Amino acid sequence: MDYQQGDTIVAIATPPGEGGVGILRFSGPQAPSIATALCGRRSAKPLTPRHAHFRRFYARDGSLIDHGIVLYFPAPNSYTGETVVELQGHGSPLALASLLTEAIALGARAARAGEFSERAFLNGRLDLAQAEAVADLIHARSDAQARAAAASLEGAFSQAVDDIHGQLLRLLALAEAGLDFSEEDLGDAHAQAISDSLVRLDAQVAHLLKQAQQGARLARGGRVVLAGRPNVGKSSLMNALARRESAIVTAIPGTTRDLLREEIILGGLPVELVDTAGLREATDAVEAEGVARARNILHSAQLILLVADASTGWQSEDEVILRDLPEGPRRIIWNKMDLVSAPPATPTGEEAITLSAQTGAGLDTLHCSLIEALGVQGDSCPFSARRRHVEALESCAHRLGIAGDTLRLGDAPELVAQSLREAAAALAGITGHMDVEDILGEIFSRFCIGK
Ligand SMILES: Nc1nc2c(c(=O)[nH]1)N(C=O)[C@@H](CNc1ccc(C(=O)N[C@@H](CCC(=O)O)C(=O)O)cc1)CN2
Ligand SMILES: Nc1nc2c(ncn2[C@@H]2O[C@H](COP(=O)(O)OP(=O)(O)OP(=O)(O)O)[C@@H](O)[C@H]2O)c(=O)[nH]1
Repeated sequence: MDYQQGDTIVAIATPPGEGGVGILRFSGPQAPSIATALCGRRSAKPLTPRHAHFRRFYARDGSLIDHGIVLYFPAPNSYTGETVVELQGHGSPLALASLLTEAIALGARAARAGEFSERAFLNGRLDLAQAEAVADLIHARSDAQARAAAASLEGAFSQAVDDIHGQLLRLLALAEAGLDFSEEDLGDAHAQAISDSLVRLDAQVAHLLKQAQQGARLARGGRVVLAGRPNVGKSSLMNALARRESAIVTAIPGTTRDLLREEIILGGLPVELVDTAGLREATDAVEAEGVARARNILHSAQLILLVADASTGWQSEDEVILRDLPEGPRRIIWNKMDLVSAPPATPTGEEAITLSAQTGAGLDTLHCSLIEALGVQGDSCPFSARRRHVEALESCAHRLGIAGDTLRLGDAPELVAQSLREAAAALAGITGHMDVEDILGEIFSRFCIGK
């Protein structure tokens, strides 16, 4: 099923700014005529599909804008599934802006954000999970994130979903068939077959859910917040952690003055380290705002590191900070262990890690502990996912559970079918593959000819 939207969209496909090459991309039925018009009357030669053509690009007044390569992808063999044409000129923001203006004057419409990928989805070139993976690949901040997103874009996640979806539809057909025959006693063998399939599917969904949770954690990245009183060595610890991760120390711009942020890569997972220097008794309105922000960020942390000074031991200020921490995973970090021979007493019930930010001793242990606490080893994720996908899989698992319970009660076969239908719909939401027609097809394909 292939369709072209009525209008032809255009956008600068390369990032803003100066670069070697800049691309103006069209999608829609008018793409070849508009692009050919931009190439001037003299070279109105037709474009050969999937060939590189050297062309000059002109404004309507005949002035030369740039020259470059033109590519023509006739529908449906293109990224969007529509006719696509690209003008690949120089990476000059001004030349590209002129080309865009001319293209719009010639009848193209400026594309909305994501519209090329949206059209690719509507034309069945990408499913929803793949379209989401395009965005995740573009926004990846670690190699592991990028690799996982590329695998999802290639269909690794979608295939697993579709596979289970297909099995579910076959099971549904079986359950629906049972409804027709409920008078005759097709009975036990039939119920047993459904029950066996359900057990298998349960396990497969549980496995996929686990992988999707990992993939979603990887795609989201982590946030570790450092708390602690002044001078315990929070900045030193930030630097020590950041320096271990070779080039990936980037101060994230736009940071509020009171919070210090750095991004590090831990086991393939991008982790934002936040130093809450402001977590103290507020003396004025500005500091009060700083403390409020620190508290907010603490609430959004996957892990809080309460840094304490081993050379002074546990102080009442440490206790106040600990008491005020929100619920959630946390570790006490005994820093400056190089100054003492044994770790001081840790408050009961707290997990502590000992290290020296200055000498680097103990940082490996912290490293491992962080990866474990964040719950994902990025390099072992087979694909990227999102919270939306995780929720859909959870809903699917829940519906399968209900189907199993209902089956065991044995009194409402139509409710088993209903739960299976809902489980299938939840999966279909992940890929956007609509399930109604599939179910009909699956059911009717099993009918006798002539019925
Ligand atoms: N210049 C350029 N590079 C780009 C893109 C683009 O739009 N332009 N892409 C945009 O994001 C990505 C590539 N996406 C594409 C996806 C499908 C087809 C395509 O022509 N598909 C045909 C043929 C497939 C084949 O030969 O195997 C098809 O599916 O029928 C092209 C680009 C990344 N690189
Ligand atoms: N001996 C020793 N000194 C350390 C260690 N870590 C930090 N220091 C020293 O402790 C002092 C405070 O370190 P910072 O990293 O600035 O501490 P902070 O917690 O960020 O302090 P504020 O920015 O005031 O919140 C500095 O003089 C560091 O050199 C360590 O592991 N061993």
